[in-house]
Amino acid sequence: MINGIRIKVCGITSLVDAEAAAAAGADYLGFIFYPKSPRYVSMEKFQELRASLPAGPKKVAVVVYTDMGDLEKYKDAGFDFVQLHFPNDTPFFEVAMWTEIIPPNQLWLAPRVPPGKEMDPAFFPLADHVLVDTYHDGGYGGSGMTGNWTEFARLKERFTKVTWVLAGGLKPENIAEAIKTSGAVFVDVNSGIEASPGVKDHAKMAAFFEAVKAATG
Ligand SMILES: O=C(O)c1ccccc1N[C@@H]1O[C@H](COP(=O)(O)O)[C@@H](O)[C@H]1O
Repeated sequence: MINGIRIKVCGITSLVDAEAAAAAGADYLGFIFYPKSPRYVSMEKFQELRASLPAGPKKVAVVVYTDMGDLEKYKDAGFDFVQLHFPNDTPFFEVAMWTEIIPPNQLWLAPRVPPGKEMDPAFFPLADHVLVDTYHDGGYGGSGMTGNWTEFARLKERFTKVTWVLAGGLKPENIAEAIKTSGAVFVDVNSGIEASPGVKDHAKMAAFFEAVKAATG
């Protein structure tokens, strides 16, 4: 945690990146189990990494609705949290069913909300964390596109029981403005600190953490 800001570094695919993120001060490491992602890690790959991963940061499994598989396997694999990306119009009962496997205190909901629509507040009691990512036509996340930081601030002010996580296009150059405009105290960085998809740029990573420090110190 840096000056009250919690940071998740997402899209970890290697030990060297996990160690660099932990050394920089990451509170959470995200592993993406979506086969269409350039940051995809298989469960076998994660199991290979697992024993050597730095102990400090919490581990988050990032899963997409279309490829949820057996949710229980993420619990069994030792993840602290599961971040679920899903369409905003998913029926309530379906999301409620997921909580029978992953309880609300371990579940991060990441509804995919198209332009002109609002995030459905009916989901909020089902998870302690809600991640606000930028909508894009092509997929579920990792677009590098920034979202509506003012709308994030509005949600955070209105629904105070939720722990709000800001994601989408965050990078060293915009994180100060993002925190100021959104009021976020929990941010998720992914493609904005990469050398290439799935490979972190350690200088950009350090610059991101420095920028958070400078913006909040
Ligand atoms: O990064 C991906 O490829 C990805 C694929 C499917 C679901 C989520 C994914 N990433 C998540 O997207 C956000 C924002 O990423 P970015 O900063 O815009 O690159 C991040 O939370 C990742 O968890």
